[in-house]
Amino acid sequence: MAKIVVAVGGNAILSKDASAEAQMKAVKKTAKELVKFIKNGDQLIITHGNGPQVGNLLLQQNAADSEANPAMPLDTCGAMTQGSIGYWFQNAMKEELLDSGIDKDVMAIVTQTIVDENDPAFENPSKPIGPFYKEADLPELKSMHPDWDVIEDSGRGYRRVVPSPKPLEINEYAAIKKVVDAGIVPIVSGGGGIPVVRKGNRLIGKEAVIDKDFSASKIAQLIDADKLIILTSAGGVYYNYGKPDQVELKEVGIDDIQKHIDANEFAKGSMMPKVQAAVAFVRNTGNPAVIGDLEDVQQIIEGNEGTTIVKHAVPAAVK
Ligand SMILES: Nc1ncnc2c1ncn2[C@@H]1O[C@H](COP(=O)(O)OP(=O)(O)O)[C@@H](O)[C@H]1O
Ligand SMILES: NC(=O)OP(=O)(O)O
Repeated sequence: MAKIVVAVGGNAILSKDASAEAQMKAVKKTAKELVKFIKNGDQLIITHGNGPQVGNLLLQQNAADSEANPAMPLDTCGAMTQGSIGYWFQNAMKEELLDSGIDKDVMAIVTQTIVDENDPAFENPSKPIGPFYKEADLPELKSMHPDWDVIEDSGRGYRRVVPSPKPLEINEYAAIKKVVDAGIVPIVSGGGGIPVVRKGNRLIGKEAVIDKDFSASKIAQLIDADKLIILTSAGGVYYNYGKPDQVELKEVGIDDIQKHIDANEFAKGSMMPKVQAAVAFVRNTGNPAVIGDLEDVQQIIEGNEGTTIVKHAVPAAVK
């Protein structure tokens, strides 16, 4: 039985329709895929993104902001999306397991991620959240939200970016380990975990959104996972992505892909954190990581889809 941490992107849950109904439907579709790992005999630890959802929630908060009903800060919005997406996953996974005749408990765990309050990321917002905007919308956006930082996101439009410090520790990891050992399927570190700094016995929330790929890598290392799988809306990792000579990788060694990371070839805020998180997991554990499409789970289980990142050198690191 392999212990597998699977990370699902927020953009894979919310595409065009941001209604709860549409996102629940997407989560249900994802759950159908994820249950395939359990049917395969694997032990699953699920984590998910929240970029689109937390950005939308923040917009709702700000739209309703008043003295009597103040907008919640970003760390609390992160916790709220852990709750909502965790609720959707918990029910969808349980339902799929029952439909498959598998009696297993599923449990979403509110997870806090310890960060360094001096992390330079607090001064350099890089994490895209919320909806995509068109270039033509930018002047109006600037006048409505003069304090926002906005970037172009992988050719898909423009998005607000917020600070994204690196995870140092997963506060609840020892409890998560017990839950995994008890055979329960946990949903952990949603949205990368709620960013907090430690002050003695207190944890204090910070206004940021942690990249779930980095916290997935961290939790996978802490619980001795055999594999880290990052599921997104791309078939795999491409070199020269979006260019005429783009090439999708089937299997690649960490030293090869590290050269492309060092040359800043991957898009910041989308593919870069995924490959960095995968490489960190592989480097520190010797176990493989896979980046692949949410719709290809069966083929990923069979080793026929996605990009597998391994510790050893791979002679021809292309498909
Ligand atoms: N080198 C690359 N290889 C594959 N996809 C890439 C690459 N660079 C950018 N992308 C884009 O990154 C997207 C995945 O990132 P994103 O949507 O931010 O992830 P998430 O699913 O975690 O929300 C892909 O759908 C693709 O559009
Ligand atoms: N928090 C986070 O990494 O979210 P996405 O996967 O939606 O970007």
